[in-house]
Amino acid sequence: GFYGPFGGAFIPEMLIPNIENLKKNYLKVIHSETFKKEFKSLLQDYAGRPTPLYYASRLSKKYNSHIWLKREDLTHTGSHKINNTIGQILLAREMGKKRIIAETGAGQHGVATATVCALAGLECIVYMGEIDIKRQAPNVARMKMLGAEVRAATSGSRTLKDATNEAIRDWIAHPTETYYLIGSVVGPHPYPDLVARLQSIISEESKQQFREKTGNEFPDYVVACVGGGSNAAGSFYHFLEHPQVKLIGAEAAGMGLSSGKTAASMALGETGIIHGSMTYLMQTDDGQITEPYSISAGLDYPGVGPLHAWLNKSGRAKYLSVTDKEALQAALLLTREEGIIPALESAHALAALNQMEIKPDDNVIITISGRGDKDMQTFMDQLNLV
Ligand SMILES: CC/C=C(/N=C/c1c(COP(=O)(O)O)cnc(C)c1O)C(=O)O
Repeated sequence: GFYGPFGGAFIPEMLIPNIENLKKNYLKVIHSETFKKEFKSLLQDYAGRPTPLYYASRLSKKYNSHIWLKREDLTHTGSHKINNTIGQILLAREMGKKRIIAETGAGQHGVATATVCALAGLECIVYMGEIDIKRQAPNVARMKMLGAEVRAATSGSRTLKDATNEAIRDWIAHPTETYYLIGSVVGPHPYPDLVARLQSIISEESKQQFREKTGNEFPDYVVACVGGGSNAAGSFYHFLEHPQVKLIGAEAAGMGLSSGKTAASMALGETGIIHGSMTYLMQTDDGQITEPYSISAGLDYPGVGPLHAWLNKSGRAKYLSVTDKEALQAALLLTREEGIIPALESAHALAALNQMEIKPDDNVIITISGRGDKDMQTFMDQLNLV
């Protein structure tokens, strides 16, 4: 479970039986014919896959290159999170679990978890930072309507990191009947690998769609935003072995790298352990986790998945950092040029275009990881849209 020096499972003793059990089961289950059949049919008939690979012609003119948008915003519940929760709910059911817990920041993972719990008739408890409960209120309402119990995390920065802490504490307290449905490529092995495999459907589709639509073998760039890193892991996955495809991750610089209010774990982080995984994270001199900040709840996390720590260190992928303002401007640009309102998280990937030297005939695939409905209050406030 290692990506170079990163990854592993650095967990408290009390979690070892759960993690061992998951490690023993996950590959057997996700490689079984019954799982693959059910996973594929739910992705298609329930989540609405394949998602379009849309040629953004007005945006392409603006950037004088070829911009393709992978539309994860068009899945059921409105983000890539549903790919992961469908896979993990099938795994949880296979493992005989009745009680599902999850963490959420933007609320997209929380909604996607509550959705598959309703589908499977399982109990659902979602931990969410108090700050995020306020700034992603529409998603809290959706979780409750879907029958989930939303529990506020009131420690620390009261955002994603703290919700994750609370979920892990719950899991330690209720080990046998509970399945922890993690929302990104973070946490102890096997979670980063499991979630990357489930999200790899994104590039399984985009690789084929790109070839069909252009006759070219590969795009020049694949760009995705990075919170924990799951939509990026899925977007990169089937291109990892092809170095002619440049991989760009966009993380949240918040108010700026030197502002002290940022979530740019790659740019500012150092090697350390967070939520059971050896990776990069923003930390104080004595190794305490630095409180992160981002306008976008889904990127407001001080760490990053170990896969990305490795891709960064090995040079296989490049990570750019995008400020709140740059993301807001990119969201408005996409909305005005293509009539698509992206999630604030996805807007960071779009803004990365301004930091890339793309050539006129370059093909760039950008993952729109989610839709902007949940962010409308922030857009109204920040973009003075009366
Ligand atoms: C698991 C915690 C992250 C959440 N969301 C993260 C997120 C992200 C960042 O998460 P990753 O793809 O895992 O880096 C990107 N796009 C959208 C629309 C998101 O909602 C959530 O709770 O909804």
